[in-house]
Amino acid sequence: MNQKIIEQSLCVKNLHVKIDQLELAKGMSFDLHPGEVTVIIGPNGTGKSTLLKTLFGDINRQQGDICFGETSLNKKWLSKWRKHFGYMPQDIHLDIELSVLEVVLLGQLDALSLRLNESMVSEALYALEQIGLLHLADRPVNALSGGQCQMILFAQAMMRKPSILMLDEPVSALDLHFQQVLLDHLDRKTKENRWISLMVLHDLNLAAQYADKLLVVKDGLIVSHGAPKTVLTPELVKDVYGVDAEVTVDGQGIPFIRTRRSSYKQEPDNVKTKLKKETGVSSVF
Ligand SMILES: Nc1ncnc2c1ncn2[C@@H]1O[C@H](COP(=O)(O)OP(=O)(O)OP(=O)(O)O)[C@@H](O)[C@H]1O
Repeated sequence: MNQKIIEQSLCVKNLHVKIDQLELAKGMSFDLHPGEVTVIIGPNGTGKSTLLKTLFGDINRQQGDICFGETSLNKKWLSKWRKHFGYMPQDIHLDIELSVLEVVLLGQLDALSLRLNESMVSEALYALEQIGLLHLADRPVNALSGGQCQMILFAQAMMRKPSILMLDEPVSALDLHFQQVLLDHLDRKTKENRWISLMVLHDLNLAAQYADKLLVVKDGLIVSHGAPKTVLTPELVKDVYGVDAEVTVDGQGIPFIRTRRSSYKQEPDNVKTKLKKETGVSSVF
């Protein structure tokens, strides 16, 4: 008899988050589904990291429900809630005296607290091999470059085999090659394992390429939520970032955003001469 697997979504309803006097979520509601990569985009300081921290239970909400299937986020059962998650926060510095392999193994912390076995080590080594960093296994993490650290933390987050994987600007320190390795890997694993993947990116073209859904946030509100080709329009880019952009769609239906360089106006010579005469200095701007 075929057993039907019941898939659970992450559901956020009427979320309100306030830090000091800043209202970073003003009644946000959205659902995230298994097998989909959702990318959060939005201006600096608008509350993208705060949203991830709130979903993880690091920041308290004022109001609203956060549920994963039948379970809801509740401070009393925080460690149980967090077992569903793999979470890679922004800008983590690995200033600890552990090897790369040990840091990746920490992704299986719950299991490790029982016992470390050979299959866990093999799995961690395999994870490193898959992202092309097996040669770093014995290196101390505090001697790695920023980009290498980012890749190792990604491997660690995946080792948790999470139902929900959250990555905060995971490619900010990565070169073109490793951006592709990480994002391809994330996409494939999300689909194979039916994870709910949620990440913050600033690069709209990477977001357009890798997101099944975009979640656009600004001023504590969800401005738009849907497939990149419906969400990413010149109007949205202007509204959210105040930037003029051309948006074209390629043969695969993936939008491509091209911003225009702001026009640079040089001061006319007579203004420069007048300024020098009056102040004795040349304009440096
Ligand atoms: N613990 C805190 N105490 C005080 N203010 C905070 C705290 N955490 C975040 N903030 C403020 O909340 C706002 C949103 O921060 P957050 O890091 O969530 O934004 P973001 O959208 O992720 O920004 P960026 O794109 O620049 O990384 C910022 O103004 C930040 O200074």
